[in-house]
Amino acid sequence: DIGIQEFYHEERDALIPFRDSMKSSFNLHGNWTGPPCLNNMSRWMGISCSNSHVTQLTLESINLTGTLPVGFLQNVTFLSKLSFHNNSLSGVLPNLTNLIHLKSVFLSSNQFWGPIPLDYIHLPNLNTLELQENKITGTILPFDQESLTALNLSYNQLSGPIPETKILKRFKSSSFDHNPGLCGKPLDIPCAVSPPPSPSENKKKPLKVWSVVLIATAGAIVPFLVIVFLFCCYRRIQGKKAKKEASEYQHPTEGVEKKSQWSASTGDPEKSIDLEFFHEHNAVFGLEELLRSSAEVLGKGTMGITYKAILESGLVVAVKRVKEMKSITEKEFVRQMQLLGKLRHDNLVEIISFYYSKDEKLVINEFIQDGSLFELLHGSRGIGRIPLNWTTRLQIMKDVAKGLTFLHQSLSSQKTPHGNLKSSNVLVSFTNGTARAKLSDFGYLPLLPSLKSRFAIRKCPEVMEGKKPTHQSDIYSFGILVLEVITGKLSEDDENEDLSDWVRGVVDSDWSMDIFDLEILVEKDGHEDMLKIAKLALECTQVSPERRPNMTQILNRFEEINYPQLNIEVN
Ligand SMILES: Nc1ncnc2c1ncn2[C@@H]1O[C@H](COP(=O)(O)OP(=O)(O)OP(=O)(O)O)[C@@H](O)[C@H]1O
Repeated sequence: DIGIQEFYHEERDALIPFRDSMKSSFNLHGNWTGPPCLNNMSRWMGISCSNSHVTQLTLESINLTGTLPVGFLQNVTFLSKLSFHNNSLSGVLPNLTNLIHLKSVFLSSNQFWGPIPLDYIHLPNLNTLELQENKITGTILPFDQESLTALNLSYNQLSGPIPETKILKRFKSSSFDHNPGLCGKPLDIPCAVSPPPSPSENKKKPLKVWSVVLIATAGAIVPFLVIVFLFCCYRRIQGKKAKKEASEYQHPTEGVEKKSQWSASTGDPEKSIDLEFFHEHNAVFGLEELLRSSAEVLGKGTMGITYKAILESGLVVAVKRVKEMKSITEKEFVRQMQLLGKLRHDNLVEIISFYYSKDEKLVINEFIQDGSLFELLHGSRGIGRIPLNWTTRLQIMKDVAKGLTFLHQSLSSQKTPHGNLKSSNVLVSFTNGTARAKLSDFGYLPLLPSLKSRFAIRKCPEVMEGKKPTHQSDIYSFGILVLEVITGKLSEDDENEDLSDWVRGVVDSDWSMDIFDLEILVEKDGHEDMLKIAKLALECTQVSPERRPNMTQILNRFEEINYPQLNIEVN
């Protein structure tokens, strides 16, 4: 007769945040009380137990809505079945690292987006994986678990070649159907290969061999490598160029003031045709070279897909392939890019170049090596994670404040807010352990026909009411971003309780430290400053725009914080 104390607290603790962050047609909150298992008896709806451990979590067709808390299954060690089939869950797929008993995973018919997490190919006992009918992007991982006998990835947005592993060869085309970008066997869609170099381009030969080796290796090891994108671009732009030339081609930047004379200095007039550079020192490649390079998908955003491209010279750039500006004229696009490309600040991602044609718009940005703040905060939570300490978080928030201040000062006349300030648009690099953060994706707002639903500024109260976004709306987004940094909680999902309401509720009552991310809470010396920053974030997220501080005031508040290592600056 097992006593009430003898259930596994860590399993309950893991499931409670899930219970509290979901909405559904079933009253999870009311039902999931007390321990989930007593003896082999389950006490919670949708849970099965064995030896007092939670072994199955099956919540199907109950209209579950929301994003899954990061790493919420990590301590449910004995889980063998997970099913959320036919709900409305959104966000990235759950991390299943270390769930070695897991046999069946049914996440089909939801709204999950983003790539298939890498840990899915390391589940040693997985026999059924159903992910069909979601919005999953990226490439298919090289699954090679002998145990895998049922796989369905159809009706998603997967792309690239299907890896030819022994295990994946078991499955018919119905496992992969209806993914527009997917190619290779068993589908009837052959994969494209890079165009061969012309005989006169002898010196490029070793690089092509090198890139083929790189692509082949990465195809096996790195699941997100895509080789087709730039080839498609190449074909499309080549085709278009030929057409244009035939009908007295007009240069895309004709009539617009040139920012640099790089074309003359490269001595290669071919290269000057398509790309416009803002700084001479960057003008070391041309469109054709860019299109020949290998590309890896970094992520799919609101306006298109961003790729990492490695040029023949070894230079790495981030290429944003903009999809959402179909109606924009060349003049409008070029004008805005020239405005944004001129902006230079330590805390802004540098726009290196851009390309415009009616069907294809590329923005080439400096590549930032250590990824986004979103990934640093929420990625790989659980075992093996390197904590993001308070000093680093402070440094990043301060950098964001500096970048935004500069942006607001530079674009004041146009009154163009950033518009999409959120953690995935804050990119971070580390030098000798010190972080430097830069803002990306700024200033696109005037180019979009309508405000996209995933734009950060959409959550700002006055914008929700239909008012025009302003600098003060960015300050609201900044406040939300700061709350995300200090709480470690996702701010992405509209369905969840508003992060600022939750923090306000807790903080107003007794300045409880409960809101802070456990990773920073251990640093007791920082508690006072953490509370000061929380208070600042709440001021930034005031409903009334006039009551929010401006960027200069915000920067001053950060300057007042004298945390010892914060004053180390890197160049
Ligand atoms: N310049 C860059 N250097 C390095 N990584 C980048 C760069 N730009 C974007 N990324 C990565 O690519 C991912 C996708 O970026 P993208 O801007 O396309 O979408 P997003 O930020 O997720 O959404 P949104 O389009 O709403 O801004 C980002 O999460 C980031 O990790």
